[in-house]
Amino acid sequence: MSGELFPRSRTEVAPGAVLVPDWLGADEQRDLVAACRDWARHPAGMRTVHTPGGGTMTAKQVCLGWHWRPYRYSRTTDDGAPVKAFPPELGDLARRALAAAYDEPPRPAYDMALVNFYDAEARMGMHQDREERSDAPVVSLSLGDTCVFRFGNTETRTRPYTDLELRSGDLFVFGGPSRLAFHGVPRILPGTAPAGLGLTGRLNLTLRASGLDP
Ligand SMILES: O=C(O)CCC(=O)C(=O)O
Ligand SMILES: [Fe+2]
Repeated sequence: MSGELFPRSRTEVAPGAVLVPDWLGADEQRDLVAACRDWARHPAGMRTVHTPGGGTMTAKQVCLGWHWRPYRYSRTTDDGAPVKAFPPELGDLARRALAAAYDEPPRPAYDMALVNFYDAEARMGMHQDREERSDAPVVSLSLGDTCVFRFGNTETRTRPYTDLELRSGDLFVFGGPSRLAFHGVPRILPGTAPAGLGLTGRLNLTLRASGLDP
């Protein structure tokens, strides 16, 4: 980003957890936002997620490939509609992302994505991504408003953790020893989305290998 005091560069936040700033160009970001708008449409569109304990998640979510409900995956959404297909372009994007983050050959097929939408007040508590049956890295792409992203450790929800900013176009990948690290989104910085993207709020896509039988 212009006007930056120190240019942001690829950073290994923890072993196996890598931030690649500004990985998506403006056109790719716009295309992904347009795709998210399509995926958000009903049936099997964007919804509010309720937790078994009676809680409500503040980020809204739509799933592709496998439908996540706390705390398992299924092929049908909460209202019984089949989950939307995982587009092959997102599989290609995951492979490119892994090549950008790590110097290692591509991993097994990525077959699902979770798309989360955050308005100015939304957040996500510290959690592990542990419903997958694969240890392939989670590939995270951010669009729109910047957020504070908290990346912790594999043992507890609490310190030690690192707070970093995820901005529109940033890639964050966590695998290897960091695959099961607790992480969350303590806050969104409203009004920080790039002008011209046409998005108020923040979208996050995580691309994952479910490890589940098709
Ligand atoms: O929004 C983010 O950056 C994180 C999302 C996340 O942790 C998840 O979908 O499991
Ligand atoms: Fe997560």
